[in-house]
Parts: sequence; C-alpha cells; structure tokens
Amino acid sequence: MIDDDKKAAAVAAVAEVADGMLVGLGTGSTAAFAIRALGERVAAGLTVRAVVTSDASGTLARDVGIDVLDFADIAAVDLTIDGADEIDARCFAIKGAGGAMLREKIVAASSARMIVIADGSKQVDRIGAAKLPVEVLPFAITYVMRVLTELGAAPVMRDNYRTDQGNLVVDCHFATLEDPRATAALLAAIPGILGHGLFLDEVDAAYIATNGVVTRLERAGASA
Ligand SMILES: O=C[C@H](O)[C@H](O)[C@H](O)COP(=O)(O)O
Repeated sequence: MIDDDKKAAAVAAVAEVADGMLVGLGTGSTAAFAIRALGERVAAGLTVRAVVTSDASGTLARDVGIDVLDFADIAAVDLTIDGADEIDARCFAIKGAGGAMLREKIVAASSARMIVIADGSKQVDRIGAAKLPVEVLPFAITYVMRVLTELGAAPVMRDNYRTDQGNLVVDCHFATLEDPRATAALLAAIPGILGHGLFLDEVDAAYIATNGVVTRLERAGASA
C-alpha cells in the first residue's frame, strides 16, 4: 500500500532527528506521516522544537505534541523533512501539489539538511512530468499568465484556491524540462511570481519506499 510506503519513508527520515534539534516540518500526506512519527518520538521523550511549512502541518504538529515555533523568528533550521511530487537521482525535486512550495523552499533553504520522503511512485529518472506549481501575487495574475503562456508553460490557474499567504497558484507544464536551472531562472525573473516548486539545490537526501523497502538517495557531496 502506498500509505505504508509513505509511512516507512517518513519513519526512516524521522530516525535522523536528534535530541535538541530544530526541525522543519513539510506539508502533504507524506509529511503528515513524518509529523505523526516525530510526535511519537516526542511522546517517548525526545526534545525538539519545530517550524512548519503550512497552517495544516502546524495544526497537526501541535495536535501530536510538538513544540511549534514561529518561523519569522528563526534564522536556521537543523533538519527539514518534506514530501515531493517528483524526485530524481540528482535529488532534484518538483514540489507544491499542495500549494505549500513557497514556505517549503524558504524553510528548506534555511536548513542545514533537507530530506525528501516519498513512496516509489514519486521516483523518476528526470523530473519534468509533474505539473510545476508557481505562486503568484494576485495583483500580477493576468500579466504572469500572459508571460507563462508566451514561455510555453501551458499555465492553468487553480480554481478557488489561495495559499496560506493568500496568493494564487498556477500549474505549469513545460514541454521539456531538460534544463531545470534555466527554467528556474526564467521563473525567478518574472515580476509577480513569488516562488515555484523546482527544488534544485535544497534536497540533500531522500528516503523512498517501494513495497515496504526503503532506499536512501544522497546528493553527491551532501553530508549525512
Ligand atoms: O505543497 C505540497 C508539498 O510540496 C508536498 O510535499 C508535495 O505535494 C507532496 O505531497 P504528498 O506527500 O501529499 O504527495
């Protein structure tokens, strides 16, 4: 079952959490397994503090007894655990199906180490098939849609959806993502785009579970 694999990957990643750490908690169904697993370790005596990447993850984390801090007060996180929509052998990921990619990227960037957790369906040779979510300031939406269309991104705005920050999300599908760094640079250069789901430098490692077997990917040069 996919849920069993999500849980197995989550439990493997949560085993990396050490006493006293400040932990970044991701968003989504797989991250929720990690939050619950961390809650169990806290109940068993582990002392950690956490920051969260969405209101939903904050609610869950508090519910399971994790001490949640306001990220606005935090400069550096020890370890972040988060899900992904696609992850490849380079530890490049696409994230944001749940709309949390802006906060997720900020928390990941602040983290000494970031681990992606996923079931095997998320593992790909090369990222690019998943929709690439882009967070857009509502003021800029019509202009941004025009530019994304001109770039061949086939943008589709999510209906009746706002992020936790009150912004819009546009799902893009580029015909090719052969050069993800070039695509990331293009998106970053468009005024009105506040963030996107390409994670090219943030992910240090991934735990991926398939049929109950957890494998670990480590980015070349990343420290465990
Ligand atoms: O915005 C959502 C996040 O990037 C999620 O971590 C990602 O979409 C994976 O979610 P799930 O574990 O539910 O597939």
